[in-house]
Amino acid sequence: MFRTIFQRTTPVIRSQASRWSLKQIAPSPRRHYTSGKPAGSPSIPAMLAVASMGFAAYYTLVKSREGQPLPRRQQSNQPESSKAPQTQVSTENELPVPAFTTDQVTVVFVLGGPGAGKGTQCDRLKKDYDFVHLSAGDLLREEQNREGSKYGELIKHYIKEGLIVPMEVTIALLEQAMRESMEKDNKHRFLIDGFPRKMDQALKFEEAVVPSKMVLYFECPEQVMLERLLKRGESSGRSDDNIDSIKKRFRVFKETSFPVIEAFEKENKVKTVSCVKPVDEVYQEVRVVFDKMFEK
Ligand SMILES: Nc1ncnc2c1ncn2[C@@H]1O[C@H](COP(=O)(O)OP(=O)(O)OP(=O)(O)O)[C@@H](O)[C@H]1O
Ligand SMILES: O=c1ccn([C@@H]2O[C@H](COP(=O)(O)O)[C@@H](O)[C@H]2O)c(=O)[nH]1
Repeated sequence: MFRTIFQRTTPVIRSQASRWSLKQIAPSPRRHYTSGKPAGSPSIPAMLAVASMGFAAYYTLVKSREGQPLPRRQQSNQPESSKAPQTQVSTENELPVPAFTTDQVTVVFVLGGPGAGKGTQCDRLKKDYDFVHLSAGDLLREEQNREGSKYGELIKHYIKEGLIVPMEVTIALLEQAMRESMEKDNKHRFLIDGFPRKMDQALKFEEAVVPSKMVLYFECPEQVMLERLLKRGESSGRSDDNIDSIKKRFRVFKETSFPVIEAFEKENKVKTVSCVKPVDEVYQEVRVVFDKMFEK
């Protein structure tokens, strides 16, 4: 796991999560950042506000799990469909335990630069291989637009500036969406699209939610992605499909997100597929990877 590569962060004593929602998160402080700041340079008060909101979010998550049974860490050969939630006895001195085991759920991280075609390929994969497609960006946009969200303004700013939203918010949304799919639809396989984008997110997700099984990386030259995004921007209505935001997103991908893929590569978890060819041809290559790894 990432622990071999990254320094462990402060351990969190965990127990099996109950359903929870961002609505439960304590009220956030006033918006402190200013739209006049140069891109990528939030003010110190803004950063403090974000840090405290992140802490509040994560604290709520941890509190919501207190007193509930922990999942097991052990693996089994049971098929995913027959995996019932498990209980485990734990002591306070144990290492943090993820919310789910790799027996209970299968997670594939789908990574690649902005506009590479991750969402397009996930749409196909989910039908053919019975995965749930969770786009971190879509979940954030949904939360941004949710009436009463304490995070709406913050998310809006980060997305427009191509910056990475504090991980506590994104991880909470992902875990909540996974839990809903498991409980409502009995789904256990997840394509997590566009996440993790930062080392700390990768470490925290694997430690707190579940270790990933595989990383599907879509390789694509910047020029191709630029053309795709500008074209998509003609109709997407996305605040970040414009040349200024795209440049910022490319920079963040290169400097912050690509190292995550390199780190997963050291664990031999990455399958790379070029996304340059037409959609159908790219998908044929993706299928080769999935046919080897997963039953349909
Ligand atoms: N192989 C392809 N050839 C040509 N166009 C493509 C291909 N794959 C995707 N596209 C188009 O490129 C645009 C970006 O694709 P998509 O939204 O799937 O990318 P993404 O990686 O999910 O982007 P983002 O990270 O911004 O969410 C879309 O308009 C899509 O229709
Ligand atoms: O884990 C994540 C994923 C996304 N974001 C923010 O959302 C936008 C758009 O993401 P797409 O994957 O292109 O839909 C991204 O630029 C980030 O600002 C995030 O913060 N964390």
